[in-house]
Amino acid sequence: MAVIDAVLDRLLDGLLGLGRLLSPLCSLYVLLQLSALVVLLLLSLRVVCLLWSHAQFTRRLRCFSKPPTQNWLMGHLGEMRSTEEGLQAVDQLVRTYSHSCSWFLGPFYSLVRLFHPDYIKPLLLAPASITVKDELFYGFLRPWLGQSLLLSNGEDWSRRRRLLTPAFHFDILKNYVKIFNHSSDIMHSKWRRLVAEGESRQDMFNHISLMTLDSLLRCTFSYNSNCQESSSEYIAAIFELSTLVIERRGRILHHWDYLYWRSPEGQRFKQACSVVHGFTRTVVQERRAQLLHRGEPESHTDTTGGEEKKKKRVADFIDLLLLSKDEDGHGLTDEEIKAEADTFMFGGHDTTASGISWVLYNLSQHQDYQDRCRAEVNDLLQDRKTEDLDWSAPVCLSVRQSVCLLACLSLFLSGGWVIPQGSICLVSIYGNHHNPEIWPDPDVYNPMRFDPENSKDRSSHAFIPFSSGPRNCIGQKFAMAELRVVVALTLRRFRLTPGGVEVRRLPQLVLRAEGGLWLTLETLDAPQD
Ligand code: HEM
Repeated sequence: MAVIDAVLDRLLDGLLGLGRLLSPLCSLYVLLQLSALVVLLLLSLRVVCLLWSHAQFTRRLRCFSKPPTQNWLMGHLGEMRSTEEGLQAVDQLVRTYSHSCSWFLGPFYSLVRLFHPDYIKPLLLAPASITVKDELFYGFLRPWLGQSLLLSNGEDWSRRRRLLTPAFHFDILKNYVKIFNHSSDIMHSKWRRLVAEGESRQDMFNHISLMTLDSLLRCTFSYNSNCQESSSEYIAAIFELSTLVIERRGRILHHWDYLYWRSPEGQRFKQACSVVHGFTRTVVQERRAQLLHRGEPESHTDTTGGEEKKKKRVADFIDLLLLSKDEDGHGLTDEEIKAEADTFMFGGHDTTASGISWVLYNLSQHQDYQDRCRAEVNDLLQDRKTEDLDWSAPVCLSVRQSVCLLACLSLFLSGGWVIPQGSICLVSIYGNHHNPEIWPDPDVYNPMRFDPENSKDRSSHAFIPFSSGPRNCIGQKFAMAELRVVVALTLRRFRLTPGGVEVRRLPQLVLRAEGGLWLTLETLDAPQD
């Protein structure tokens, strides 16, 4: 022992001697080592905490079935594909699990996927303060749409919703039906010309997206862009933004803002945003100035009784938002109105275009239903002087794929199942609409499923293309009115047959078709009434 002590003493002496020699350098070195150690410790602690909370969370999600994963680390990452095969995989998932399942994206990120109305209903009907929009799903839209109705939460959302709701009242929407007729007329004139030139095979998505943008621009800004006939910088920017948002979702490295804003795609996004924002800001500011100058915007054109009584500009969404006031008499700022108008343009054109395109596609596949619908439309328009449809005049769609919400409190489902607080819930609208437990033979096109007689035993949440509950689609009535006008006028004027191209569905923010949705058009003579 004495020998060991002596050796240690010598060693220490030596080290201290060396330490004295190198003391300034050494203390820096020790400091660096210590800091590295602390960082390492903190990191390890963070990883342990993450693992612990993940383990807790996973345990609480155990009541939801977990589909098999390829490996424990990646979980189900990469298995949600935006392709026809991806949709078929959802069909399989719904057939196997029927209500819901858990879904793991890598080791730390999990979701609850819901496919059944009994599970979806409590979530969508929960107060908006309990379920908030998930940032991962919606965050990429923020630089474009700002803090608008679609992306806000809590008190901010409920104030906006109260201020915006009157703008979607039936009495207001009635005035837009003329615009829907007009935009359809422009599209149909173009189709007639194309058919006469021998180009009867057309991509419905392309034409109908332009038409819905055209009508939305008129309803929102009273702006006649002529976009159905010639290209416009604003329209090109809207299309660019819609595509870039989808691309970003699919590229994991681009989820990181730092990399995205330095990438060519991020630069294109910025450029398109500045075009869209510039346009909206100018309209809002000009209209605000007009309002201050001339007072309230002109009242609506009264079309009751079929005849126009006043030839005045129809109040558009911007007018209505400029005039809206909350209970304290406060209105929306220019920036807030800009955000809402951009959101209408985003939320209103692709969705409605997708709905109309798929209705026409299904009717082209089922000539018997197409003939029946056409006969109904012709009956309705019989004795009218004009072909235009009005509000009193006048189908199945699932154009949005999903709604993604974050549970701020635990939510109790039937059968004692609990969605734990903090869970991200993906309400699969597609899965719900293809659930064989609710819809026998879900792939068979049968519009008679919606006959009131056949619907009476079905859950109120079996069909929710516009979502439901406090955060349902504010534009539902607007969209349905436009859809009815466009489909009815199209069937009256054209026969649609399949375009001879295999259709592969492309699930993006809305349901599309790879390479477009091609149909063959045949111009019909006006029916002899
Ligand atoms: C067929 C056409 C449409 C479909 C299928 C549709 C579907 C939906 C769905 C499923 C939601 C809920 C989204 C979520 O919770 O994340 C939603 C919300 C919304 N939609 Fe639509 N939509 C359509 C047309 C429109 C139109 C025409 C407008 C406006 C002019 C519009 C504006 C909005 C807005 C602002 C929200 C957010 C509402 C809120 O959070 O309070 N939508 N829509």
